Amino acid sequence: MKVEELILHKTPFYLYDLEFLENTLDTAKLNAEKHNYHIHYALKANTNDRILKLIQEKGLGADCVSGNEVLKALEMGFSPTQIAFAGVGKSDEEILIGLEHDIFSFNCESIQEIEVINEIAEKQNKVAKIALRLNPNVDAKTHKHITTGLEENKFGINGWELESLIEQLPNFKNIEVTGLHFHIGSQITSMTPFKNLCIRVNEFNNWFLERNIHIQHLNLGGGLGIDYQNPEESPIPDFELFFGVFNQFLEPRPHQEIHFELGRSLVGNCGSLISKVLYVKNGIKTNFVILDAGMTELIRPALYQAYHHIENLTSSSSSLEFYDVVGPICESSDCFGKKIELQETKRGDYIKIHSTGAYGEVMASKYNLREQNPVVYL
Ligand SMILES: Cc1ncc(COP(=O)(O)O)c(C=O)c1O
Ligand SMILES: N[C@@H](CCCC[NH3+])C(=O)O
Repeated sequence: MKVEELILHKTPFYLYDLEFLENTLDTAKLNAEKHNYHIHYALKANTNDRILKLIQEKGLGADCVSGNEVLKALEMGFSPTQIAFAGVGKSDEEILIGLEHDIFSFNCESIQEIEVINEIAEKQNKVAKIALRLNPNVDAKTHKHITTGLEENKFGINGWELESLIEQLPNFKNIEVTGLHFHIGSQITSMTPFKNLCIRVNEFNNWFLERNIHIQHLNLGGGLGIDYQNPEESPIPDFELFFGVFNQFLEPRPHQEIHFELGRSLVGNCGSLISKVLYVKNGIKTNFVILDAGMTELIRPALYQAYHHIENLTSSSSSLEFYDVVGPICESSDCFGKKIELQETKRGDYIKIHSTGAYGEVMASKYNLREQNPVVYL
């Protein structure tokens, strides 16, 4: 879409490039299929209907973290046999939803949760298929707020709890353990944490096999990062390298299926946030570009000090200036970036904030009674 067409739309809006998404999905699928790997899309990254529909049509499974996400996946046509349901705090109502639809797997994060699922399944006369989410204590080397696989994190069952869990398993008549599940964190750009994860998974897998517990699938989670710095140079993550690491270091048994739950790497770079400059305000040390989009449309910079590439789409100036790019919300942390180099910017210019396809629109809030923003598709 040309800039002249873009500026016909009311700002701020989320812009999705569905053709680019399709290319990304094809690349991911092609490289996963080389090794017979299955991909579940992590709905939490983006639940836009057209995005979900495209992903479902490509034959990916769904990874959900709430009853509503399970219902959404079903509504969009994902088969229950392709739906995994994770999360540390599943409510009884949410567990019922999963049971009613006979989903592929509840990814269980504690023995307490397994007890409750067993109880509810018994009342429903069902056997729930579960994967044990194990905390591998592997450092994902990412932002501390999106690290999930360390013992200090709330996620998963720790290695030292396993012996007692296994002893109790025979009491749970309405549970069938079908898989082991791992997820060490998000926006991981080095392959070393994934290699370390494989080593831990092999140890856990052997541990279960030695005890004659038959594990049908290993779910390695998601976490592959995208290039936020240069979204236009390397928009599609290196799926070949990523799956290659697992192919090289993971030692599954021949019958074991390998699953992944990718979110950001699939949808992150298909979206951007388009906003208009309301004011350019001169400060003592810095000049502020004040946008009509704020942390209510994209919270990642405020929440994780995340970097998103910012571009002025309409300035024709040849001079470059440094600005703090901020939003209109009553919070000092409502800032998209400090000392951002942009073409000289004025009121009315259109600004593109790149790579907002994952954890952008889904994390929007109504704070300050902000309106819900429209979506435009390329
Ligand atoms: C259990 C689980 N699976 C999958 C994902 C998707 O992660 P990502 O978007 O980093 O691929 C997450 C989010 O971090 C998660 O918590
Ligand atoms: N919302 C986070 C990722 C969370 C991943 C879910 N465990 C982000 O924007 O980076």
